[in-house]
Amino acid sequence: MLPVKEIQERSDRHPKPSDIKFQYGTAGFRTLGKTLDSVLFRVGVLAALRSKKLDGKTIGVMVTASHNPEPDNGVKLVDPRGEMLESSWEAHATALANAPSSAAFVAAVDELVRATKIDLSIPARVVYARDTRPTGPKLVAALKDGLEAIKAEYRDAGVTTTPVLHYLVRTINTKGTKDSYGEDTEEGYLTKISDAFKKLLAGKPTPPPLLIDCANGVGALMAERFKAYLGGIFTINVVNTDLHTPGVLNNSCGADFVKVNQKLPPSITLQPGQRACSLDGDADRLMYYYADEHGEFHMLDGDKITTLVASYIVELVKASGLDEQIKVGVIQTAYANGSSTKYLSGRLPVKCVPTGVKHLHHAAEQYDVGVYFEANGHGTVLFSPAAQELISSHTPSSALTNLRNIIDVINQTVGDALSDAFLVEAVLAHKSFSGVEWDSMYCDLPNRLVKVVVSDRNAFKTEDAERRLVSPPGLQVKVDGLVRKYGGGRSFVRPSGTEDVVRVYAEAATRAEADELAFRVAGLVYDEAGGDPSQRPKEFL
Ligand SMILES: CC(=O)N[C@H]1[C@@H](OP(=O)(O)O)O[C@H](CO)[C@@H](O)[C@@H]1O
Ligand SMILES: [Mg+2]
Repeated sequence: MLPVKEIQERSDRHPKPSDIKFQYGTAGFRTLGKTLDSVLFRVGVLAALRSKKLDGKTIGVMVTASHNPEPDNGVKLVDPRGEMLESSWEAHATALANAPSSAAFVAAVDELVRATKIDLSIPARVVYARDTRPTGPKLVAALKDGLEAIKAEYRDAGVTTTPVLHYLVRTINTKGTKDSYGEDTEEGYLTKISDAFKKLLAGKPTPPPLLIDCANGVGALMAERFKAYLGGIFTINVVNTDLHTPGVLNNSCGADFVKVNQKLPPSITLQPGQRACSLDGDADRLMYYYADEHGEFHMLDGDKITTLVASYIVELVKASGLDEQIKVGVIQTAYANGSSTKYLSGRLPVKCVPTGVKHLHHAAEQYDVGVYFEANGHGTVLFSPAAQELISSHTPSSALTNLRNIIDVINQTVGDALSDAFLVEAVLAHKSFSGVEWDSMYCDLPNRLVKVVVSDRNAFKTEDAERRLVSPPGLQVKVDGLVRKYGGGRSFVRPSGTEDVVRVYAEAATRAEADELAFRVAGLVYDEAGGDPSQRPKEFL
């Protein structure tokens, strides 16, 4: 039985703002933190229902708005294996969040129970965490109220990173089984990753200390905790670790700042030859960079990480004699730099899927080893159970031992900036690469990403993994016409899944051409979408 009265009474304490329509999108619910109280209460109830639906498996709830500005917040659900919420439930989440009153909410819950045939007698289990945003504590209180209203069992994982929460969900659900993914504690996480990393570095020259820009977010806590586990074998120096001054989170620092601006955060100075990396506000994205001998900045983004890591794993699989049985594949989106796709396609199967981690993750599961990173630095590597079995059952050789440790240094549940940084450092140490050698695997095509504000982004529909527009009719032909004018040029237009804008991406042989192509396509999109000529951004051509 649904505790209807309890849910409705408690829901009354978390009224839905009448003027907001919430949507569970690519990154869960995400908007101004102070408007999300009702959403969090309802997500508590929803997470419990999802758990009941899945026989009482533990569901994760993460309260974060990642790289967004500090006043934003958000919430997303994590399914039992540590993966994103199954997409068919995104619509249920949206429906529950938008019920106009508590009575309507209870009716919507009832409807969901009926439609998805949930057995209410099954106990519900939920684990939740939040990042460091100031709106976090209140939102977590609302979430708890929802969980208590429906009498779910819950565990508070406190203030931690998104990837730790995903790790916890997977370890809780596999505890004591043959698929056990590790100890279901933060300490278990730190130990598993750091032990594997230390084994990978054993016998190698000690890498130079790594500077980590923590975006003034929760990654700072985790990076600090890792220090104690690295046993003097590797030094990390953390910057942008201010968790108290209002407004500093993700402000002029962090992975998104570096990727979007293609420059160093102003708070960082690099010595010639030094490399460093930036995390985002919930530590699931990673951008690397280094200064060359002249002190000039070079970015090593998600595509560079894919290339480095995938190439190394292929080498290890070959050296282990398992290349007939274990196929390594790479998953990218349309935002992957064309040079990376060209480099990788000559060596490995490469698949392009729509933007959003869930698409990449699912496609990666189709390979024995699937390597995926979005260009913005969100990604991981997945090893199929069969590949893992093969790797662990063969007589150990040096390559196989390395592969086993690579598996353990990676957080396979989701992109994990710190685990990814250790993976990168391990590969660099094994290949005796500095930033320069890594960077020289291929040369990035200059590129530009532009946002276009339109009255209705839903008028933009795409096909072919978002690389071509089917609507508005005729627009793709015009984009093609512009692209043809630029040798080696490429451009595509798609509606954002997280912001009310249309995104235009362009790349070309030179910086000036990439900018010009992007601003011409942006101008075209603006005009075709009926943008007000008096408001037309002046950089649009
Ligand atoms: C160009 C770009 O970086 N897009 C990002 C952004 O999606 P949009 O749908 O483009 O708004 O946010 C997503 C969620 O964090 C992330 O997966 C994706 O890569
Ligand atoms: Mg993030």
